Amino acid sequence: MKILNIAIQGVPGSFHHQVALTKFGEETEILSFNTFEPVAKSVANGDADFAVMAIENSIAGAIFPNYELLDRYELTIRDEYYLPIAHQLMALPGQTLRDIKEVRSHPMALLQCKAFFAEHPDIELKEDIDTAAVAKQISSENWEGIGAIASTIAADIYGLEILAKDIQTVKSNFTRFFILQKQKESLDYVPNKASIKVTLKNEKGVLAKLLTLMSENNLDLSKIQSVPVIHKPWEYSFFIDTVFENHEVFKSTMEDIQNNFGEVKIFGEYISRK
Ligand SMILES: O=C(O)C(=O)C[C@]1(C(=O)O)C=C[C@@H](O)C=C1
Repeated sequence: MKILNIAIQGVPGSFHHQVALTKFGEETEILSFNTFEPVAKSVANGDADFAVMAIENSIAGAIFPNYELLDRYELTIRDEYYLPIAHQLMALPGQTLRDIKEVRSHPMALLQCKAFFAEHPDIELKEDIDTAAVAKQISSENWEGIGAIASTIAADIYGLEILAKDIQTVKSNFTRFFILQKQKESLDYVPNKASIKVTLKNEKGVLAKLLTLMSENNLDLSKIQSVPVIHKPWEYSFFIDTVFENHEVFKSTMEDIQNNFGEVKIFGEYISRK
């Protein structure tokens, strides 16, 4: 059997790595990148069979640039995954919280731990590539005085000690990830959720009409987000997630929207995992 190449942002112990292992198992080739752009590119150019990409977090909100990447690289959403996220503050063994002058982590992780650091104003915060990469560097460079925010798995892999447990602002914290693919293959499942982009005609009341149509056709709106159209200042598209019972009704509603309200792009039809 062909070994799948899975593109992620991050190193072993990162949250993306955990999702990749859970969804695809150990028998895969993980292609690790420092940022999201080459992750999207590697799926688009065929180097990776799939990508795992975080899209939103229950505390910190949407990762806007990733919507733009899926759009620009014409990627298809095949699945979603909700990972519970617990952040641990960690450092070299023997260090105490008082020794820590600086903490580095992924910007989304720092946002999720804002309340903890508001209580520790002397600690300087710095954005870095990903949670586990900092843990790895502290360990390999033997950095004293610097802490990482990462998972318990990262602390184990890189031999760091946890100084403060579960420091995310809300204990129940989730990040939603997309599993992305290049081709729009025919579906071997019946989807009940879709992510779409609608660029509406600039007419009065058109958004209200769109929402009414969706509601009348039993398309439950689970998320709506306006995103700027970059080539047309002050115009916006709407990224919408919708959950439905009848796939045929979903498809005919999309045709209706396309014919009457504006342009529709379907990013993916998949099974809701919430
Ligand atoms: O830094 C990591 O470990 C990641 O996998 C990135 C990431 C993100 O992009 O949001 C994933 C989950 C958490 O929300 C924090 C960081």
